Formats: sequence, C-alpha cells, structure tokens
Amino acid sequence: MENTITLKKQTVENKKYMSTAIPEDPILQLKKVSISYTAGKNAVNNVNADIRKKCITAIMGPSGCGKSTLLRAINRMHELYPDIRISGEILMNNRNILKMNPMEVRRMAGMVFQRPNPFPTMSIYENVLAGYKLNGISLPKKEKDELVETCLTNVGLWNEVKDSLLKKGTFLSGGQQQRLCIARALALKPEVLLMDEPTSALDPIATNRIEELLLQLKNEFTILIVTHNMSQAARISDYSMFMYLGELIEYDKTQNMFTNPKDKRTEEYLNGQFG
Ligand SMILES: Nc1ncnc2c1ncn2[C@@H]1O[C@H](COP(=O)(O)OP(=O)(O)OP(=O)(O)O)[C@@H](O)[C@H]1O
Repeated sequence: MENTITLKKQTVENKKYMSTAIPEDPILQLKKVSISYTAGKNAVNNVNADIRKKCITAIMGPSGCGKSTLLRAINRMHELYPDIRISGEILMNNRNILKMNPMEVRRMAGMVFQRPNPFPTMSIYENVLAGYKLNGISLPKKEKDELVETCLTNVGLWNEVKDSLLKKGTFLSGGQQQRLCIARALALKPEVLLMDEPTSALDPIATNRIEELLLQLKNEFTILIVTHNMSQAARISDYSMFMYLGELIEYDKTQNMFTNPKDKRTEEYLNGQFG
C-alpha cells in the first residue's frame, strides 16, 4: 500500500517537471526507455519524452548522466556494445526504430560526433556521398554532383571547397571537417540529426559558424544535440532536457528552463554548482 502511494506521488512529481508546452506533433517519441551496460545498473532510466519536429532540442547534464547513451540508441549505435540491454520504445514517425533494420534507422537518424571524422581515405566529394556507398546505393553521376553541391552549400562549405572536391577531407580545418561531416549526414536526407557535442573540439569562430548553421538547418531538419555548453544550449535550442543519473529530470522550452527551472537539481546545474 505504501509503495503504491510513493509511486503515485513520484508520477505526479515527474509530471510537474515536464512542461505542458512540450510538443503535440512529435517526430520522435521516447517511451519508458531504459538502457544498461551491466545488469542491475541503468545508464538511462525510464526516459519518456516527445521531440518536436524542426526544432533544436538540447540534452544537458553532468558527465556520466546518460546523454550519449540515449543519443546513440536513437540510431541503434548502442548495439555496438555487445552486453547492452534496452527496454521501452523509440518511435520515429510512429515506427518503433528498435524493431527496424538498423541501416534504415541510421539513414533516418544521422549522427555527428564530437571529433570531426571524415573518412581519411576519401575525397571531400566521396565523403559527402559515403552514406550511399555504405548502404550500397549507387546514384547516377549527375545526381551525385547535384547532391554534393547542395549538401556542401547547405553547410556553407561549397564556395570554400568547390575547386578542391577531389582532395582528401582531412586537409580541411577542424571546423570545415565538422561541416563536411554534417554535409555527409544531411546527404541521406535524415528525419533527425543527432549531434554529440559537435563543437567541443572546435575554436570559438568555428563553433559560432556551426551554431549559425544549425539555426538554419532547423528550418528543414529536427536536431537533437548533446552539449556540455550551457550558453550554447541557451543560444540555439528551442527545448532543453536536463538529465541526472540516467533520469530525465526536467524537459521544457529552453527559455523556461533557463529562467525558471522547476527542479532544484536543474537549477544547481544551470548555476554551475555541479557538472
Ligand atoms: N561502453 C560502456 N560500458 C560500460 N558502461 C558505460 C559505457 N559507456 C558508458 N557507460 C556508463 O554509462 C553511464 C552513462 O554514460 P554516458 O557516456 O552515456 O554519459 P554522458 O552523460 O554522455 O557523459 P559525458 O558527458 O561524460 O560524455 C555512465 O555511468 C558510464 O560510465
């Protein structure tokens, strides 16, 4: 009896911190998602959230709170860890991605990592098209040329590299390499762009360019970004999630969370008291 009362109380408490302003038209729905690397210890614990289309949603929280684990699960990269266990549902456009072909999921949810990682043996041109090659999809030359130009234009790189498309991607600066990696992810026309601290290895100027780029890209794409940089979340995200010890503690419009955090732990984190 006591347990039931405690559970009910927790549900009410949890709801209190999930803003009513959270999306009605989600592209992505996390339902009771729990993930563990070792039995009995959840790295992600019972996360429920709807992610709004064509918005930037930031995932924040102290080191080890499960941000990257959650992000990786959204394109089935968690499966690279053999003993990992996942429960719950991750719906993308109402389809449970945990039951789909992983290659199809990765086409729908592109990933950009912390360190720019263009394929070192490929040219700039080939890097943009790498997703097609890996998926065994061949395109006519004209279509490939158009796709490369469009994607590089979308990331503001076309004018900088149009005369050196056959050079290796690794010749570019760090910021240019990261924009190339974003172009590579965009080439597959993903539903969602997942970004794991995409600017943490970049200088402030390159960071600024990527942030401007993300603000443009959200007109067309849904972006979910893990960031340690609170000012970055405040600058570019529409919605913010705060995770702590694997749990989603608070999820709200960024402006609400930064001006009026509901949970003491969110407030302390945003005030720099831990993390
Ligand atoms: N490959 C792994 N094997 C076992 N445990 C892991 C593995 N990767 C992460 N963990 C554990 O899972 C938990 C969540 O880690 P995760 O990397 O998702 O957190 P994070 O919030 O992204 O951290 P950071 O901000 O430092 O990148 C941590 O306790 C971590 O130690």
